[in-house]
Order: sequence, then C-alpha cells, then structure tokens
Amino acid sequence: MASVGLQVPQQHHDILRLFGGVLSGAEAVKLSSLFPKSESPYTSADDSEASSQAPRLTRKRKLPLAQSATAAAACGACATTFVSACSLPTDKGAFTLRAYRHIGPKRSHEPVVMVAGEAKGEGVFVRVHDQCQTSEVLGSRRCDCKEQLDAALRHIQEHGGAVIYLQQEGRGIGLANKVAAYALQDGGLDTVDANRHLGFADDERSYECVPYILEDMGVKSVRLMTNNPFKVASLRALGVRVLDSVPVVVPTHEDNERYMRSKVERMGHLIDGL
Ligand SMILES: Nc1nc2c(ncn2[C@@H]2O[C@H](COP(=O)(O)OP(=O)(O)OP(=O)(O)O)[C@@H](O)[C@H]2O)c(=O)[nH]1
Repeated sequence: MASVGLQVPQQHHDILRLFGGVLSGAEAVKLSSLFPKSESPYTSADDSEASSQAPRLTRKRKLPLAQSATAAAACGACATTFVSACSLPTDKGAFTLRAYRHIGPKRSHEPVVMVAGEAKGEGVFVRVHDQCQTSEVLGSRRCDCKEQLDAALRHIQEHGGAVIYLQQEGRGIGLANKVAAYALQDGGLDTVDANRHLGFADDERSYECVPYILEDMGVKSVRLMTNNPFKVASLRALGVRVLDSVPVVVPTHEDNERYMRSKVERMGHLIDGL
C-alpha cells in the first residue's frame, strides 16, 4: 500500500516552510498535490528551469503580489491560481465556469465561479456560496442551501454576475462532521450548539481566496447576495468592496424551519418573516 514516507520532495519542503512547519509532511504532500508540478505556485531551485520551459496555461497569483494590503495581512500565507474556463450550458441557461486552485493556511481547495453576462467593474451581483452536498447532491430538505444556489444562479442569469462556489462543506467542518452535527440536531441541539459540542467554532469558513478571484475577474466592487451579515463583514475584512447586500430569501418549510430560525436567532441572519 502506498504510504507517505519520511522523504518529502523539495517542492513540499517549500510548502512546509511557507506554513512555518505547522503541517505534517503528509498534510503538505496532500496540499501540494492540488497543484500539478508545472503549475505549483511554489517553485524550488530544483525545478525552476524545467517549469520555465513548460507551457504556461495558468496565471499565478501569489499573496505577496496582491494589491490589497488588508487581504495580505488577513491571509498571511496563501495562493490562488486561475486554472481554466469553459462554457457550461445548464437548466438555468448558459454560464461560463471558471476554475481556480487555492492553497491556504486553513484549507486548500478548488473554487469555481459561475459567470453570466457582464461580470466586471463596479456593483457586480456576486454570491459567495459554500458547498452543501446534502441538499445540492442528495436532495436534503434540512436547509435552504440548494434553493439559495438556484435562486442566485437564476438572478445572475437575468441580471449578470457571478456565483463563487467554495468547497467549504458544513460551514467548513466537512461532510462527515456535518453528518455528526445533524445527528446531534436529531437529538435536540440546534446547529450552533451541535458544532460546539463537536469542538468546532460556530462557523469555520474562510474566504481568503475571494479577493483574488474577484481581482482576477476584474470585479472592483460587489452587491453581495446573502442574508448573513457575518459573511459581509468577513469579506470586507479581506478587502472586498461590498456596496450592499441583496437578500436571498427562499420559502421556508417544515423540514428546515428550525434550522432557519436558528440562523436568525443564533447567527444573526436577516431573513424577513422569521
Ligand atoms: N455545520 C453545519 N453546517 C451546515 C448545517 N446546515 C447547513 N450547513 C452548511 O452551511 C453552509 C451554508 O451556510 P448558511 O449559514 O446556510 O448560509 P450562509 O452561507 O452563511 O448565508 P447566506 O449567504 O445567506 O446563504 C453550507 O456549507 C452548508 O453545508 C448544519 O446544520 N451544520
């Protein structure tokens, strides 16, 4: 069986150094494996010659080159790389799908952006949406995530804009932990206390890749599609210019009503009628 030995390749040493040695070798190998060698944002003396001769399909965006000093301070050590874009016909119309790779101190993942119409300049409709496999893939009615995603996609199809889709399942705790949190909610805890019971913060998400994605797309300011003031504050703290927030309210039903109430009462969401 393959295992991670003690021999960590040179490019992984670079990542270990970047993260101040906080990561184990295995974690660093996993993070680095998100990047094909020719696209690694961290080049070592050993491979710089080879990579300079390789075809360049991607634009690299390293944090030290970022224009936003606020974002640099907030992120500390991260890199977001544009990978590719394609057309994506869907049941809601035609979009362009842009794909990125992000490596960061809290998580490394592959953000994608659904773009419709003109999504550049000032006041662009943008939703920053976090993955919810239980509703979006499995059809769960415990939350409103899929309905919000669909509503946002329809909105940008009509008005132009972008949905930035981040792989931060379960407010950043991951799918298996979210199932554990659901089990605790089946036993009577609400969504916040379930997270705490498992030893997590109420919200473990991080949005450090968003400023770079917006900058890459030429978006200067956004009208953020969200009901969550904490999300607005988090993005502003990273240097994103949020002009206002646009509510994304979808009908509540008996299967998600308790969750929706908890979002309002425990997490400060602004949802009319709740
Ligand atoms: N830990 C945990 N995560 C959940 C639960 N229900 C949904 N999620 C996750 O919550 C995230 C969506 O967060 P929400 O709080 O519903 O909404 P928001 O993104 O903060 O705010 P909006 O922009 O208004 O949608 C997704 O990553 C879901 O997977 C739950 O009970 N526990």
